[in-house]
Amino acid sequence: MPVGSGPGDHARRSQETGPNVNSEDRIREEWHNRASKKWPPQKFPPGPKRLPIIGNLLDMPKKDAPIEFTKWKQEYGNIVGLKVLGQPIVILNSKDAISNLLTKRSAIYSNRPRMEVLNTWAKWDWVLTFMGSSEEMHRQRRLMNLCLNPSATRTYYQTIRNQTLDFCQRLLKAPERHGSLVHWHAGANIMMLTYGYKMAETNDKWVSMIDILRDEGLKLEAAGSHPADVFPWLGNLPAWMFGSSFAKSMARMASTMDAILVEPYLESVRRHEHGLSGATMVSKLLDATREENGNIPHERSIQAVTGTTYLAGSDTSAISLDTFFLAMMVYPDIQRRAQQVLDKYLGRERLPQFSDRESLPYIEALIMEVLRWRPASPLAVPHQSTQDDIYEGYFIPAGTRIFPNSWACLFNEEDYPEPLVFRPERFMAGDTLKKTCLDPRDFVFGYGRRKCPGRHLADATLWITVATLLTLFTITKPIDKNGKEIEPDLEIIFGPSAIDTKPYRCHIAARVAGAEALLKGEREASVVDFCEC
Ligand code: HEM
Repeated sequence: MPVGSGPGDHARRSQETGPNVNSEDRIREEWHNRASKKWPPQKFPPGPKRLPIIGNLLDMPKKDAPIEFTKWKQEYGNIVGLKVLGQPIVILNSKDAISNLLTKRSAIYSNRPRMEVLNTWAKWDWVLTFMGSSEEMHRQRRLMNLCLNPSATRTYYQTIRNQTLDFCQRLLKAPERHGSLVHWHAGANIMMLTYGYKMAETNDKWVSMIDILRDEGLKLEAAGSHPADVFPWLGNLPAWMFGSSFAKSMARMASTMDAILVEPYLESVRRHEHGLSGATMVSKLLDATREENGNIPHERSIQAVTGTTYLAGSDTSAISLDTFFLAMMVYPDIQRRAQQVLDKYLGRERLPQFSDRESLPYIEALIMEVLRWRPASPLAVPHQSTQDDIYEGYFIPAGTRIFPNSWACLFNEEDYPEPLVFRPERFMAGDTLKKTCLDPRDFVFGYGRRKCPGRHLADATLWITVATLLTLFTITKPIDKNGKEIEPDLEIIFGPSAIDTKPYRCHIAARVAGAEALLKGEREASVVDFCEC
């Protein structure tokens, strides 16, 4: 493509000649520019034509938003601007735009849109994910970093591996339950690391509470779509003004959220005080923050940080594991290559340890491809700007809602040729990892000051789980009663913040002789560092 004729240039020209911006908006912007002495006039980024009052309300995709936003890239460029009922929205469709704004200018792009309904009435205002840029947000990020930074994560390795061995033992006994076991493993691992709590596979008391939140949340449809999320002043009204069932639902969410933050924390503190817990996140935070007189300052923040890990980390981790199972069924040659690499290194005599990681570059490439091929949160979580800004000649007003389109980056042909194909080899140069590959982990875990604090833990869990599963099992498509393979449905369901997978079945068979004894032996040899109660 000749220099100067890329899609962004087309979009800029369109903006200059005006086909995409209606004249009323243009006059209003010009008036705003003159009134605020911004001259020469600053242009809002180009985007679909706006209607009076509602603006782009009807243009917002009802489904498959990341894919629709990526299509807009062809028409409007890497920075797409919309206004919905006066709320400015900017979609960032390239790695440079995302990095230049959300990372390099993170001081002004790290706020979150306020979710009036969740924050005000459902009392989710302690949950970091939805918290605006504030002292409390910085405190919680610091606490998260204290117990989830790379070296803190290494102290959990033993426990993560034990959890993975337990998962594989259950899978070996009941492969048909693999769907629910994947979710159990993702959640149980986090609950064990956070609180030292052993989560039950069914009817677990804490998971039932989280299910209440989820069910009540689903009744709200998409978070952010309630009138109070559009007109925040409505948040000053009592919840019953929106109907008694809404008020009851809000009260139920608020009390459940409070119990989720407080009760498992108190149980964990009791275990810690009796010397019954090992290196949990709770114990790390208590030990690191306790003052000489025994006081724990900001205890509520510690409760909130630990109470958020399951909410933020279990579904996203389960999605990545589901992606692994789907990919292995659909790409058997890749599964075979990974198994050969593992067999050559481990000799089929033992199971992987974290210390093997650096010696297994193909498994590393496979992990990167799992995260790229079906990114769990393809639009991350929306950021919001706190100051007027100008980028590439475009004016981005304070309060703009920013959607980083990770999907557009991870499915960009130039960086990842044939992006729809699952191909770990794209990260390999012969038998080693490419030195200069664009690591999908730089996208899938979000950006700047709001980047996922659980990313090292998520990455470590995914690695040991995938390496152990491939060593022990072969995953294939199930066979129907006529002897034909059942193809999995690869359709992605795009939710408001994360993707979902269509229900699928797979056939899981042990591939090493004495898998049960091997698992049992390695599990028994591993130090049990928690009171498993
Ligand atoms: C494969 C698994 C995971 C993926 C793909 C993932 C992805 C993400 C993404 C995209 C964000 C939004 C970042 C942004 O706004 O720019 C995020 C935020 C967050 N994640 Fe994760 N995550 C995963 C696992 C975890 C785990 C295991 C934990 C905790 C132990 C966790 C805790 C959080 C928290 C607390 C936030 C909110 C951060 C904030 O708003 O400042 N995540 N994650």
